[in-house]
Amino acid sequence: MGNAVAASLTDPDRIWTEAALRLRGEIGEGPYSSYIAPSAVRVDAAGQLVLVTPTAYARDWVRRNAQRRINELWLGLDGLNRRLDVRCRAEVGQLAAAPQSGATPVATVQPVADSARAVRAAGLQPRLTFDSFVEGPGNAFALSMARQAASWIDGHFNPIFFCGPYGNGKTHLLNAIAWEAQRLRPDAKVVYLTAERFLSTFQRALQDRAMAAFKESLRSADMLLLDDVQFVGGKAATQEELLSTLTALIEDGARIVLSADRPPMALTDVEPRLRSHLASGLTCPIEPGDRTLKLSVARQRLDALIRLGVVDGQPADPVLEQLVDRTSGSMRELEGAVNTLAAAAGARLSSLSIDEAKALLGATQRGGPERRITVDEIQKATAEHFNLRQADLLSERRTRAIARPRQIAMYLCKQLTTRSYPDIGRRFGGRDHTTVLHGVRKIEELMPKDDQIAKDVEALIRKLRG
Ligand SMILES: Nc1ncnc2c1ncn2[C@@H]1O[C@H](COP(=O)(O)OP(=O)(O)OP(=O)(O)O)[C@@H](O)[C@H]1O
Repeated sequence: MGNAVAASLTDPDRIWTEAALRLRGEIGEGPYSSYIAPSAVRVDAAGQLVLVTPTAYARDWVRRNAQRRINELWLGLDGLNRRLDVRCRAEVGQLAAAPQSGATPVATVQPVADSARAVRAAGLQPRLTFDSFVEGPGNAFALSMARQAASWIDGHFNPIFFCGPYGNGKTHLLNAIAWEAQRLRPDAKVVYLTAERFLSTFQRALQDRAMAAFKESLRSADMLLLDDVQFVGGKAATQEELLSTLTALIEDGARIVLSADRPPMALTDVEPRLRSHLASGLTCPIEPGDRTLKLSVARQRLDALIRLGVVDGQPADPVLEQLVDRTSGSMRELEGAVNTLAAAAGARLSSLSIDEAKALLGATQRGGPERRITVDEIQKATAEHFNLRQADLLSERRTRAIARPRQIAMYLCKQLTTRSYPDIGRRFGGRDHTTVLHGVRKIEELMPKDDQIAKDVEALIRKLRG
């Protein structure tokens, strides 16, 4: 482990990344992903560094079980010997991201005093930039539209809506747009927030009678980026507020960028007027990464860890390939596996054999990676949902009562697994990949128009994800 490198660190974000990685190896995957991974280092109004946990429960857990060790790790790494407090999100409200040493990507990531600026910087992660986003066939269109949005050029679509299954780069792209847009126009007010934060801030503002300030903080934005819009589903007052915010901003010529786990018209819990507003610009799908993209993302993550001195170099190709092949789920799970291996192998990573890597991952992944949803499960669940037999979905029969559920099942396979079109075709009675493509497109086209299909798809996704 490169302690000499590590000891000279001054950027709180990097120190935390490294401390958290080491902690992960020590406390195990379960506590790490519940309490450590969702926590972040922020700076409060007095300039004090604070580890902000998502909940009071997580704060208490960290204080009881990990604070001493965190302090040890922190002090071992922080070249400036700063103290790190632990508080929960509710105690600190919205704090700015911790200031970086060296060059700061945008003006807003500085210690902040005024609340409007705090709103802007809250939640943005310095590492999520265009530079660190790896392009692949499934995200190339989204990436090019994201670059356009960030460039402020006139005449682009408004709003731009990024959609795709969880963990495949939506938040990354929204962060990248925010950083770049702010870099290009430092005076512009670029506001990034998640829909959950929108919801909770809105609800707090209602209680506090701080509504006017909240509205003002959003409505004076030149660019508003709202992540994970699906979370406003079912909340009528919040949706009403969001609709009027978006309308006001668009009328003022502000840019709107949104993301959700599905296309706008498939957000069936969202009130139709808001839904059609969300869909009125451009929708950019992001597809799950293929193997090549996953390998590049893994290599890139390792490069970052090499720069931090956490590992000594890249592992051999076959080691990384087997890690990618063994890790199901999204890029998020992949990054988790890379971090786990890096923390466990440390300075031995570059000389690790496949078997050693397997053993290290096996031991540290005892909590179990995310369950992989299989084509078979999708077929069974879909058949059951529509009162059919699985064999009907694989058969040649083309009656509507069978063909539509078959197309839904194909669509779900594309959404919930990383299988290619030809692969899915093979598993549906040896159909050609163009038939699968047609089926998937058909469902995408029908979902916005046909509430019943959207509901069926949603119910099946919920059931399959458990
Ligand atoms: N193309 C990519 N290049 C580099 N990193 C990526 C890419 N796609 C995803 N990642 C990384 O994978 C992780 C998960 O991505 P992200 O948080 O952006 O997913 P998401 O689609 O917003 O998920 P959710 O729907 O749960 O919010 C992040 O750490 C992100 O940096």
